[in-house]
Amino acid sequence: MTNSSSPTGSRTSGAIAVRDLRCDYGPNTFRLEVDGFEVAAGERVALVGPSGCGKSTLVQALAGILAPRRGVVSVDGVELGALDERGRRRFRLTRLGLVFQDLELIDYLDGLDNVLLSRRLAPGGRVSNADRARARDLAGRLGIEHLLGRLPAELSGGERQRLAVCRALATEPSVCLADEPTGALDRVNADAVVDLLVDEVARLGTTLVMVTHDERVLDRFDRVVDGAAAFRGITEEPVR
Ligand SMILES: Nc1ncnc2c1ncn2[C@@H]1O[C@H](COP(=O)(O)OP(=O)(O)OP(=O)(O)O)[C@@H](O)[C@H]1O
Repeated sequence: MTNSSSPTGSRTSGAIAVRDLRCDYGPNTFRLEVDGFEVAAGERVALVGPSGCGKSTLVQALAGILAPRRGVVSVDGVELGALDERGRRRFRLTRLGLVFQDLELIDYLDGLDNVLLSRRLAPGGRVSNADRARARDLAGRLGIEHLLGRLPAELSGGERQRLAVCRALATEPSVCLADEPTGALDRVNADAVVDLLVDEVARLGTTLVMVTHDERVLDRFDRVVDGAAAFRGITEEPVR
């Protein structure tokens, strides 16, 4: 399967377009302002910038998890503001591959079931032998295939991070959003993760936005966007 077809059979674009975005975490908190941010279908973008500038906040908005106060967020041809919570959840499960900093692995599922989670939770969610084989193949490429029978609590931080990367790619998503997917990894494993992400998105035509502080990997991307220049992050201290 490539990203040219959605679960409903219509073509999907993989493109990302953000216009006039304003989002925050509540009154007197950090506010992110993005006048425009575009990623072409199949493009690989590294999102860099100083800690706290709003990279993760933007990724949360692109995933439809943080609802904007204002503006348009269109991902894979879908305007997220037009979907209700259920629709956004379905959209995430069927079209997106996500790696968040807090990984969000399910503690009572073993590694294999965590990798297959999006497939299982998606509408009609059946896991095929081909899905299992793909999950094992991805895990093998990150050196964790032998750990798929373990619970997340029985894995190291780096092993859990690699598991989360496998999960993001398991459904062959149209768009992959990866927030510091190599943050807990040594150089060799970090390179393996970037190799896997870049190879898989190239093969599938998947759009990739990856937040990273690792300058060594930037030449693997089509474009590097510096959040400090591309958008404004404003912290409003509460009045005491
Ligand atoms: N849930 C939250 N509630 C309130 N403020 C938050 C929340 N999450 C993040 N922030 C604040 O929003 C700002 C931007 O955070 P964000 O995580 O987007 O930055 P970042 O560029 O990804 O940083 P890093 O490189 O350190 O991961 C920070 O000042 C942070 O403290």
